[in-house]
Amino acid sequence: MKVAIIGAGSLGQSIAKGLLKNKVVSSLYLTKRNTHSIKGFDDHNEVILTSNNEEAIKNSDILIFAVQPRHLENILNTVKPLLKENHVLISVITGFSLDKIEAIVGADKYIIRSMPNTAASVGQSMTCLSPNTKGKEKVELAKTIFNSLGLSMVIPEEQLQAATVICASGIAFWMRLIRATTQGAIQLGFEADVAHELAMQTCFGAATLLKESGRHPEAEIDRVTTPGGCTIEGLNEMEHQGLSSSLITGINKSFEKINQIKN
Ligand SMILES: NC(=O)C1=CN([C@@H]2O[C@H](COP(=O)(O)OP(=O)(O)OC[C@H]3O[C@@H](n4cnc5c(N)ncnc54)[C@H](O)[C@@H]3O)[C@@H](O)[C@H]2O)C=CC1
Ligand SMILES: O=C(O)[C@@H]1CCC=N1
Repeated sequence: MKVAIIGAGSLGQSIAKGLLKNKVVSSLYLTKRNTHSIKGFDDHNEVILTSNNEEAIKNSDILIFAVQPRHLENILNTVKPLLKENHVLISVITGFSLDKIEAIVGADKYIIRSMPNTAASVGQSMTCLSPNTKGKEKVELAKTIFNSLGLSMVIPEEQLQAATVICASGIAFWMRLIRATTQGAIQLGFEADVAHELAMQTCFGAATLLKESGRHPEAEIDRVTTPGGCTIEGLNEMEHQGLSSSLITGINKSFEKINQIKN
């Protein structure tokens, strides 16, 4: 696969790391206005760093656009004359609709909107994909790419904003939960690095339990909750303080905000 990542910033670099780790690309162009900060990537033989988007597009089949939303329209207009029939355009850009992309490059192009998260860099992204009508023919190819970076799921475009909150912003939400658990552990007397390790591995174990057992979270909660014991004491206090409610409210606020952001 000959891939170009147009705009190798935070997310673009996460995707690049995952693709390189899994050796799924024969060539990987990474573009950025100033490539100095991504110099380390050219240790890989298959990587070409450039600030020339045209060069990257001419030499690649799969184009992953990962710039900030305000830059996409201009870039698409500039590179449009270079787009060939077989190019697959993947946009990871928040809120930039398939209609809008089609209006610039044409509905006859393979276009897939994708919402990965930064865990792509460690092969654990949850990526949601929505193709345009033509792009449906290439959705399996997109799944191959994003399954190499974690898990992928095809969803209707109308749900992509919600998926952004749950999966992309979700990384930040889970980080804060892990951090808060760490702070609790420090208060109980653990050194900060030990507390962090305990919190991380317990979080990883909880998610793995659900994935491998297929059981409901409440079933797993019941398994650790001794009647009259310390788990239910802590859990009930967390709920009195609004744990579930604050998460749900936060997710809804995040969703309101994403729907207000205009590109
Ligand atoms: N950070 C995240 O977890 C997620 C971000 N997104 C979306 O991905 C997109 C990128 O986000 P980030 O990586 O966080 O942004 P970023 O600002 O870190 O990266 C964008 C990169 O594009 C480069 N760039 C700007 N103009 C360019 C041009 N003309 N040609 C080539 N490169 C150019 C910039 O130098 C920058 O390195 C955004 O649209 C965001 O909404 C989506 C999901 C998750
Ligand atoms: O915070 C944001 O608006 C973007 C979209 C999802 C992750 N980062």
